Amino acid sequence: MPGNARIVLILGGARSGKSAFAERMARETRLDRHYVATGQAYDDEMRDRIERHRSDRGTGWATHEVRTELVECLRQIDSDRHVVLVDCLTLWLTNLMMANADISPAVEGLAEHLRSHSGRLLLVSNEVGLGIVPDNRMAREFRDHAGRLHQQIAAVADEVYFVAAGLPLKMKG
Ligand SMILES: Nc1nc2c(ncn2[C@@H]2O[C@H](COP(=O)(O)OP(=O)(O)OP(=O)(O)O)[C@@H](O)[C@H]2O)c(=O)[nH]1
Repeated sequence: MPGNARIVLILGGARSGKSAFAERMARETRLDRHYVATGQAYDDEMRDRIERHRSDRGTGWATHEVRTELVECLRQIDSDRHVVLVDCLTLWLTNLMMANADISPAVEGLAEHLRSHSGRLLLVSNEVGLGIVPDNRMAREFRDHAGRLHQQIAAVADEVYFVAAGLPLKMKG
């Protein structure tokens, strides 16, 4: 990871290369690698995607699968000997919305945890706010929650990147 940034937020669109960039950064730290997956294999297409991600990632990762209990998982694996990669915050947000959870306190809880997380942490998330206004209410709510989530996490992150076409643009740090 360039420099000694503790908390890094990596934003990008679908298939932008953000996960590969985050995985590369994690490997460069030479710390023990932990992968926190928020995705769920709810159909065959997602199962294939997850399988592809696993094989691209290769060995040498401890994988943790979470739905809404992200902060609890981060607390358990926080160590200055570990680098943790969370992929991705937007699916965590989806999981919270599907569970009818209160979004603001959950996001505030994550931001609060990041202030005290002692090890290296890379958070990947989808920038979903650049297209036209979605035509259904849930998608609009999701887009707005994601925008607010990114602002709150970016505010506490040491470095923030935006990845497009496989190229990272550093926005903070
Ligand atoms: N449950 C689970 N999910 C995983 C695992 N590995 C990856 N995923 C999920 O796969 C999702 C990313 O898949 P894609 O939709 O193909 O990625 P993308 O965002 O379009 O592409 P990139 O920009 O390249 O990252 C992430 O949300 C992960 O949570 C795993 O081992 N288990």
